Amino acid sequence: MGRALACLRLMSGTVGRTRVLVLLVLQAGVAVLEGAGLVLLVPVIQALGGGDRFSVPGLSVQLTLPRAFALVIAVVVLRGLGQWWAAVLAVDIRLATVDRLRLGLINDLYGSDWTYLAAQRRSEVIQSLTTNVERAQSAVAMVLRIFVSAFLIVATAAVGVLLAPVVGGLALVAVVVVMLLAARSTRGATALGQVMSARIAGFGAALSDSLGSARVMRAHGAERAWSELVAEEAARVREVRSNYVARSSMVSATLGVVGVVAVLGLILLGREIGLSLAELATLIVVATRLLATAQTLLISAQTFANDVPALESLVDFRAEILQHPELAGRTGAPAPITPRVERPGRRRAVGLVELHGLGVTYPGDEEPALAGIDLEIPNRGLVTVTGPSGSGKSTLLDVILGLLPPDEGELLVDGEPVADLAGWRRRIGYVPQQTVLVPGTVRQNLAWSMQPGTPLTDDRAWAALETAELADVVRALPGRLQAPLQELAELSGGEQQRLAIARALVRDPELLILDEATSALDRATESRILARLLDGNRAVLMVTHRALSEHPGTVLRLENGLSTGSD
Ligand SMILES: Nc1ncnc2c1ncn2[C@@H]1O[C@H](COP(=O)(O)OP(=O)(O)OP(=O)(O)O)[C@@H](O)[C@H]1O
Repeated sequence: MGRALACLRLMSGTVGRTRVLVLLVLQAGVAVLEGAGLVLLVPVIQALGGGDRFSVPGLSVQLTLPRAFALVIAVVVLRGLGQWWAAVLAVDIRLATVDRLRLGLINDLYGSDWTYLAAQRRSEVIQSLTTNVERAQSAVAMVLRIFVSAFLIVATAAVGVLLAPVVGGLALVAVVVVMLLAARSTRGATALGQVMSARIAGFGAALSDSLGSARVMRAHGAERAWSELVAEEAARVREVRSNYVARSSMVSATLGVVGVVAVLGLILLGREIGLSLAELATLIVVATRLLATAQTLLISAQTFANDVPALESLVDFRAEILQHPELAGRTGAPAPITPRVERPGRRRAVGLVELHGLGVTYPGDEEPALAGIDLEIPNRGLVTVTGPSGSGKSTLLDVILGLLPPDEGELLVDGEPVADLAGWRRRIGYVPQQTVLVPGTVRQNLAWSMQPGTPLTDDRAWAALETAELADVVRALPGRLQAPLQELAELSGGEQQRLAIARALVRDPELLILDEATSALDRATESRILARLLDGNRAVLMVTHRALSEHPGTVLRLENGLSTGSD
């Protein structure tokens, strides 16, 4: 019950209390009309035996046949309209609640602290935002259905009481007792739902990890090993699913048997106390309705209990994300792009970026990943960072990108600490070693990194492609800038890297960061592209394992997080 109310509060908080209230009132109204329809069965059944005046339980008036029928039709039409409106509103509330929860969660995740974001297992997040969302929607739908059923039970039982207070009252007590007993079974359904969430996540993660490593899988002939792993995870999901179905079907079948016995008992009781045939027939309809509604309520409660862990895990995930906001300088609203101007009042002639005594130690690590690093990146020209694997190159880039706050020392931009990280990042173009292509055209793949609200002109796109030496490749594609790039398969590794460089260039960055971003290029192509990039319009910071003797600039050598010299 607590969970159902929490779910209702979540809906109210997302789509507004008024809409939820309107829905509940509407559903209560439909239940009342349902009850009225049942009461009107009495004169209708009486009409079977002839006569022209019929009584309605609870009303002192006698109805003629046309009036009784007109009343029945009016009630049925009103009920139908109410049901239609309630159904539309319910779907709207259900979809909006879960969708806003999901989109809010994604938004918060994108804006979360880098270390937290980077530590997320991609496949699990995707799984959580797909399967869990579906189950969360089901939980919300079931909560609404529970309320509908509860209203219907009250309305139907009220009709029973109206017809024969003792019999109707007994029927209501019987339903309440059965429901209370059945409520115990929902606890087991919640526990199974939690297990199911974990197992579905495991299955999704195995599938997504296997597809993510398809090349290695094929190269190593590991298809069988992966299929076995995926099949194992699928079997674990199957096991918990069939457990749940066996359990919930048993509860519902038991209720069916108990219900039929109770209906037969009520009929005997009705006969004993001398109810008329019409009243007795209506009582049977009332009792079977009560039984059917109680069964619907029970199944809804079971499904809700089973699916609600998915909703709770989304809510918990969002709460956890909100505990990891990106700290320094992140502003909600996009900050204005800092214009590229020389500031007259600077303390001294400074470079674009300065690192002074920079130190970073990852949580849980004893040794620092970086210590005592000094570096200046001028407004124009090349800075190269080299060093063996694990020497701290990526950590250094993360600090410059404002992803990791330094534990020691400082990062200055234009001679000042960075107050607005989002604004600083707008001045950077970043090219990672692994290119990420989005499904779409060449143009869409370039425009992806443009500042929001800035359209990508053809001239800018072609200029970036020329600099990255990819213009000829794109010209040869059918549709040129409009050519679709479904998957990475259409472009070679080196072409993908060049597309990623062009993508960073369309931003017109002041600082272009290349993180081993030319590793798939031959030396001559790499050198030519670098010469174009160093055209005096920007600073280039490059992490590389190769010496770039033909391009002058600063070189920072790292080893075990320490600078072993720069020249
Ligand atoms: N998220 C992290 N948590 C804990 N330790 C980390 C984390 N990321 C990196 N490290 C550690 O920090 C050190 C520097 O790693 P970093 O990735 O910066 O090196 P790198 O020079 O970029 O290596 P490579 O050339 O292999 O990419 C390594 O010892 C690494 O194990």
